[in-house]
Amino acid sequence: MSAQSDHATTHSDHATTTADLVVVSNRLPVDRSAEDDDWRRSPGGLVAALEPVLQQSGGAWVGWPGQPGAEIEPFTFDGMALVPVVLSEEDVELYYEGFSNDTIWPLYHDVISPPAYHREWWDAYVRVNRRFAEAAASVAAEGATVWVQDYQLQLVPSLLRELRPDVTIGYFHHIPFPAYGLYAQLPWRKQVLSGLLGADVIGFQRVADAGNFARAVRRQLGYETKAGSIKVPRTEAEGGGTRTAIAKAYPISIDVAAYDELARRPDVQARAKEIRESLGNPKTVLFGVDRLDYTKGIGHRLKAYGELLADGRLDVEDVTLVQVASPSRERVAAYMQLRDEIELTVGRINGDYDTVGHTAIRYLHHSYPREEMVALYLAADVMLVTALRDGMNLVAKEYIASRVDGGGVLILSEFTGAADELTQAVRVNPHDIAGLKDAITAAIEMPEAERRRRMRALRRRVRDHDVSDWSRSFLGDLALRSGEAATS
Ligand SMILES: O=P(O)(O)OC[C@H]1O[C@H](O[C@H]2O[C@H](CO)[C@@H](O)[C@H](O)[C@H]2O)[C@H](O)[C@@H](O)[C@@H]1O
Ligand SMILES: O=c1ccn([C@@H]2O[C@H](COP(=O)(O)OP(=O)(O)O)[C@@H](O)[C@H]2O)c(=O)[nH]1
Repeated sequence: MSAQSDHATTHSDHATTTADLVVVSNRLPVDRSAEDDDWRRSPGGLVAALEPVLQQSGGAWVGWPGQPGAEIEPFTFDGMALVPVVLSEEDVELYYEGFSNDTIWPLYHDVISPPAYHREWWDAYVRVNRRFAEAAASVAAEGATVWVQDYQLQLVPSLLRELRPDVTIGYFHHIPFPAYGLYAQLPWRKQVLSGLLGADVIGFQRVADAGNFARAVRRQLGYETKAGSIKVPRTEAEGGGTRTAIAKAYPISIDVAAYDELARRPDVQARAKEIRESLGNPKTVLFGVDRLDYTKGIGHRLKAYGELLADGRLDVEDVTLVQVASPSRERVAAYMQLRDEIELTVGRINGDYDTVGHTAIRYLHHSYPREEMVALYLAADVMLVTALRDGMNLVAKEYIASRVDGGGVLILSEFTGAADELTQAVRVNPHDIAGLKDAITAAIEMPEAERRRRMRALRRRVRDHDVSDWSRSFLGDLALRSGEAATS
């Protein structure tokens, strides 16, 4: 088993004392299995990105263990001190499913689904953010660095600053920050901006996200912003005057070496071969893997593929689409509806085009461990990332890192953060179904020399900017802020 094990390797009841580096995120990086009650590393981009950072630094991670009402003592897992925060059934419903995933998530993803605004959800968001801030305050050593993650915890930076003015606070926003015209809808727009501005460094995926944030700060709070530096008034308790907060892009990445290593393993390569055989060895395997989320453009992808089969431009004897749709936020109505829509579409396409020996779409509503993901990446001739809006999209980078054979074509939506970096991918606007169909056929027919040239350039880019560069660069800027604050 690799260092990135999916199963608990160490589990003890030792409570954390204090740590010099504290990560705070909605979820802890582990889930408890219903079968054997054991902790396992959970899937998801955030976990994949942060786990190596904490393992290397020996810090603490504050978060929700994923079970409503669970009161769990701090424990260690794979070299990380984990500090669980309790969320009741009601907190999960109002703070997580409600405000985080039915207000902020759709609003920040360009209102692909309409955001719902409920004062009761906001009250729960404030209450739960305070609880996370208190947990972080209790575990942070004197002068520690606290790194808050993502949109579920936008108030934690200012709440933590009130509790612990001695700590340096970073915040990283994993999802897009919307254009001002959309952000302005939020009834609590001033409070959220003030919450974020409690941080010394506020990181975003794209330059455009940092720009949208600075504009919202200027328009809503009237603070001076210049090239990513924001003058934030200090409270009287802080000694008055202003301090500087930095808002800047730090595109997140993946642990490239771990994917490279897995992709070279003979058992993983054998599994890739087995996957292709189990599909009837089609000439072309198309692959999509996403959380079952309306931001991922799964429906647009299926429409384009279904039309290509209907037009006779693709033949089910030659091509199979493998679509992994991993379960996500299953109690939120928009996600339930999406599942029904996607599964109806898949059923129709398969009903129309399957033959006894070949399937049009192999649809899998599961979540797979990393080894299987890499085998799937290796088995896929064309990777489809057609998100309508996505903070980064780590799947795109993982596909590239896994293609140690230099093969494969990446089709990438221009509405992902990854598109800013991965310029040698086949870029698509997923709303343009005709364009998407052309891109799919162009990818299938792409001459080998061009495929290899593009993949070489993509691999160079991903290798040169891996997750350790991301965390080093963010934490480096945070250390600079901490030094400046000490001398100001
Ligand atoms: O915790 P869940 O509600 O089950 O959702 C899983 C995570 O999804 C989101 O991922 C984002 O972060 C990725 C890494 O930076 C990025 O590549 C992707 O584009 C984003 O959508 C979410 O932001 C996390 O907080 C969730 O834990
Ligand atoms: O069955 C699955 C599906 C996805 N993932 C992982 O989940 C993450 C998805 O991250 P991404 O940034 O693409 O999107 P997010 O789900 O965070 O919005 C990637 O690391 C995938 O490898 C996984 O481990 N198993």
